[in-house]
Amino acid sequence: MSKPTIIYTLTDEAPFLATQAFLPIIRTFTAPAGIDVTTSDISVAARILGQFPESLTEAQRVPDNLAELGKLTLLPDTNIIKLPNISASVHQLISAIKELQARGYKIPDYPEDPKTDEEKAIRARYSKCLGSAVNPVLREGNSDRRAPKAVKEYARKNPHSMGKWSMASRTHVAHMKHGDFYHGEKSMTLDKARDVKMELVGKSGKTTVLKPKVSLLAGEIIDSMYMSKKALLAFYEEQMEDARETGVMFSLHVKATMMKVSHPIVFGHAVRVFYKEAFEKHGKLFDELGVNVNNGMVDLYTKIESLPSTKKEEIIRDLHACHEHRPELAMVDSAKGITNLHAPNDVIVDASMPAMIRIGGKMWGADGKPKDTKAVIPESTFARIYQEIINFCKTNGNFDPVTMGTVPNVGLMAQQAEEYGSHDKTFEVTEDGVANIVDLATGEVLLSQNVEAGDIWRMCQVKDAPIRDWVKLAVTRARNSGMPALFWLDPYRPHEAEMIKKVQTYLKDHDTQGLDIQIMSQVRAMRYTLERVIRGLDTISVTGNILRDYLTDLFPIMELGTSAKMLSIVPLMAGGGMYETGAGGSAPKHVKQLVEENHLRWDSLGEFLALAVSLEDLGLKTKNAQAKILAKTLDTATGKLLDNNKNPSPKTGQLDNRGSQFYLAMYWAQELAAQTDDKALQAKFAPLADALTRDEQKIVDELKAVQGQPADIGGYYLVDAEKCEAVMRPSATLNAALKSVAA
Ligand SMILES: NC(=O)C1=CN([C@@H]2O[C@H](COP(=O)(O)OP(=O)(O)OC[C@H]3O[C@@H](n4cnc5c(N)ncnc54)[C@H](OP(=O)(O)O)[C@@H]3O)[C@@H](O)[C@H]2O)C=CC1
Ligand SMILES: O=C(O)CCC(=O)C(=O)O
Ligand SMILES: [Mg+2]
Repeated sequence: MSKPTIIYTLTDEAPFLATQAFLPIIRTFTAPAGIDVTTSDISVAARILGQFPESLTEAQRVPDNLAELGKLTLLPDTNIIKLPNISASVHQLISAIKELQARGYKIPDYPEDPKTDEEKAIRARYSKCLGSAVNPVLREGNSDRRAPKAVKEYARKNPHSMGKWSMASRTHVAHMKHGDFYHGEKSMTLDKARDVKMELVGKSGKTTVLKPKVSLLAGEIIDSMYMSKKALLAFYEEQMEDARETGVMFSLHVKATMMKVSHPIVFGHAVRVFYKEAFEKHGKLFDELGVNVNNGMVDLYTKIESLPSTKKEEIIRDLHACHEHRPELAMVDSAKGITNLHAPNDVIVDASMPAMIRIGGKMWGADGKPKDTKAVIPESTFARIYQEIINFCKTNGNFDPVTMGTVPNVGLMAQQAEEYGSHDKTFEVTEDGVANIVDLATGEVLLSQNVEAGDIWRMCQVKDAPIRDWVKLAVTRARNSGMPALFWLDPYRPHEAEMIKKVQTYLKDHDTQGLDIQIMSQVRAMRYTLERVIRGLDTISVTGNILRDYLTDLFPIMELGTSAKMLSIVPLMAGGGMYETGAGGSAPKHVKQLVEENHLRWDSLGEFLALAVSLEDLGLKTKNAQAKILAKTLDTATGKLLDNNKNPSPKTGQLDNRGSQFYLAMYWAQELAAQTDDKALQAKFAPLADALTRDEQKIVDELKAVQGQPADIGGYYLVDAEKCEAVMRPSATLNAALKSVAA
């Protein structure tokens, strides 16, 4: 049998930096138990390089690690710790390409407007690195995200700040009432396995095959839905005018990363409506320049750089003039004048709405002041839950982290479930007509929609096996936690009506006696859950893929101040385990602070929690008793870290990520030295415990001494390994102590 192995992913930005300090600690502890910790580089830089082996020298080549890792998720012994990674926008991708080129990697430019076959092929390869390209490949299981008891207790004892909600708040959610995906959705459960195609029968009589073949399994649910361009534009116009008249800010919240085809289009329309007059006047020139505001205003500003300065200034004047009869825009960075319409990935709905709700329903205005906002989430399907929680906060005031209950989530996610797996089946309709999903063998039209040019049409799918697995996971979690489990499913939505039938059937496969399991439509489920939350009662939310994403930021941000402290397990359907770290992203702002002030505020608690469950699973599966002891002692050490408040501080000069990791190592070593179940581990770690305890102050001082001045990590997307190691491991005393264990 091969050596027990944990695969640790190398990703981007703050989590990648934290890994540089944490991996040497992990290996120090796991090596004596015979556990290998290997790495898999799935950063956006590595994924780009992996696409172009022929452009690179032998030494520069990077294997397609993501594809390899994807295959491993299908094996029963796989154990992966997955850190958050960048889901890149076009602009991030272009920056990464430029950085790699400047570092001597001769990869091609990104063809923004591909014409030749060669350019189209390059673009297709780059597209594999765009948006949420990693998570859907690795998520071969459903999602179990929760706040561990120790973390919840820590938050109760050390409540984070919460902004005040007032009845007078004018913040609200605006969503479409018709013409959106929710409105005309059609759904069916497949009676048998079928191969289907997606086609558009145009009014002109021309039939275009948009997707030649999708192989569907028996029992799979498929949906066909579209968003009307006309309705969307009218909605934006109406909402912008309403925000202007009533004097609230306008903010747009989408998920252009995971909805990487539809949401950039939805975003682009908002930009064009907002700056309508400027687009009317300069539209032709913008087309000539290849301006594509689906990538945000940043694209326009970048492309007009090439114009003579008088023309450029005229355009900028005309853009500014548009603001005069439009509402104030919420800002991403008011100091730099970066608005909500600057880039589609700057404001990502799962994190942006909770951040707004946490601070009392405010976003930042151009003057740097918090203000009420109209939060525009065009698609109504899930937007309504946010209005419900806003109503609740207006009525009941802000949540109290000291007393509020907890809301863990069991999320349907496996095998690219539902909307989040739909981007390869999403199309911008080119001509009025009928959009059909057709059985390839029989020619039978399974689902049909009348669409118009510019509409966004998509097909979503969810396989039967993941649904069964999700129901089972919900029952298991309800049983193990003793909490009620609530399926958030809306019987009026065709897709969810199909889901309800399956849930009701598969629940019968399990012993549910004594469990409280209910099915409720989303808005009622939100209300029901919140009524319990403020009474200190816990409720598991069992949801589809989008609500999994939304709720696993929303509730943790209210309860814990951040979703970084969540335990996030993906029991892989093939038997292995993937342990995601936290439920949030890669915190780009944190890199900026490190580079400017050598302080990394990233909290690695998610990594600590993930490592403990990963070790526990490994211990059980490989019958490695030492792995189990490592898991148990790590959990206790993490609890101690929380009790003693050794989390990273956001403020430069105070304990940061590196200091927090040092404390984890010290407590872990102390726990191993104190246990008596395994004498060999005890003997191995007692000297480390002694050394770290003795030198605690010295190490903390060494870690603090480097702060307050810039740090050079040699790159952004591709950091310099040596420079990064020097920055992330600045304590010679700690490094020597860790090294002595291996000696
Ligand atoms: N699993 C994954 O791979 C995920 C990847 N992403 C990707 O991450 C990037 C950034 O996304 P964004 O929506 O800004 O969300 P983030 O979660 O990265 O950032 C939102 C804020 O949350 C706080 N935060 C998040 N994680 C931590 C942590 N470990 N420690 C301390 N604070 C934390 C930070 O607040 P503050 O700065 O105030 O401390 C941060 O600014 C995008 O490229 C996105 O696609 C997003 C979600 C999941
Ligand atoms: O893959 C991504 O882009 C983000 C994933 C995410 O936000 C989540 O799973 O919570
Ligand atoms: Mg999320």
